[in-house]
Amino acid sequence: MSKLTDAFKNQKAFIPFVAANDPDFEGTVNNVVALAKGGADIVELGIPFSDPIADGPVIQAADLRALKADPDLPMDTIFDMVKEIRKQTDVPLAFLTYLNIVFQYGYEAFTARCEELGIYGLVIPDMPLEERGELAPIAEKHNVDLIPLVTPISADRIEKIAAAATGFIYVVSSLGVTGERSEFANGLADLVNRIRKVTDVPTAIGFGIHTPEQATEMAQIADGAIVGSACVNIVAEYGRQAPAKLTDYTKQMKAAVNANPVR
Ligand SMILES: O=P(O)(O)OC[C@@H](O)[C@@H](O)c1c[nH]c2ccccc12
Repeated sequence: MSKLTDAFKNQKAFIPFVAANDPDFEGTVNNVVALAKGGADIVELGIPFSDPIADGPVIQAADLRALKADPDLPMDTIFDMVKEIRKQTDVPLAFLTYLNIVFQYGYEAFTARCEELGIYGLVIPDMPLEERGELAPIAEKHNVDLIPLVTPISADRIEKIAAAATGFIYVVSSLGVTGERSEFANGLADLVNRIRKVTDVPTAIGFGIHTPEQATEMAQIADGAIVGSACVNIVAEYGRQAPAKLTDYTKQMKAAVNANPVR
């Protein structure tokens, strides 16, 4: 079974996100290891990209810091970071990346490297369902799940997207860009229920979640919660001291996704 699907077994999953090379090579390794130490079930590692979609200001700033530190930032350097991470933890990893990065490296070479390093999934926000066709069989051969994003406006295509999914399904909490929020779209529970009618693949909600209360609420609706901007803010604010803070925050959020809601 998929290692990513496995991470949801008998519990709700907490999935933090940080950007690779923010603040630098060693900082990335330390931050990911710190998230794992706090109990992250999967860590989503963002590949900085000059032309991202859906990134809010916090994630954009992280990408800028990462690319300022290393303007070329070759994909092989990021794979090397993962190699270092793997000396310290076997936490399941997924990349948040863009189709052109994978295409440039070569679908076969990229997914083979992922398999070798324990990158079990790819979230590719600019890959439409129609274009999965070429990458999907290659990724599958290397046991790399292509994690689809379902948004409140993909409603009419949900069954199709969900039926093709492996690993988990990324449910976008609300329209717009990434970043902390206080309100989520109506109808998230209906969205998740429609997914559950066609697949057993777990769902995780992301976009806007930052407090433990929100994590508890979202994990009541879906099978897990994804948190990016709040983690990236910790990295930006605490620099070298970020790892300890990330571990604490992850412990808190991991407990929150598995807590019973207070009403
Ligand atoms: O930052 P937030 O609101 O916690 O949301 C997670 C998000 O940042 C992360 O999954 C992500 C980073 N870049 C993206 C681009 C598209 C979709 C999702 C993402």
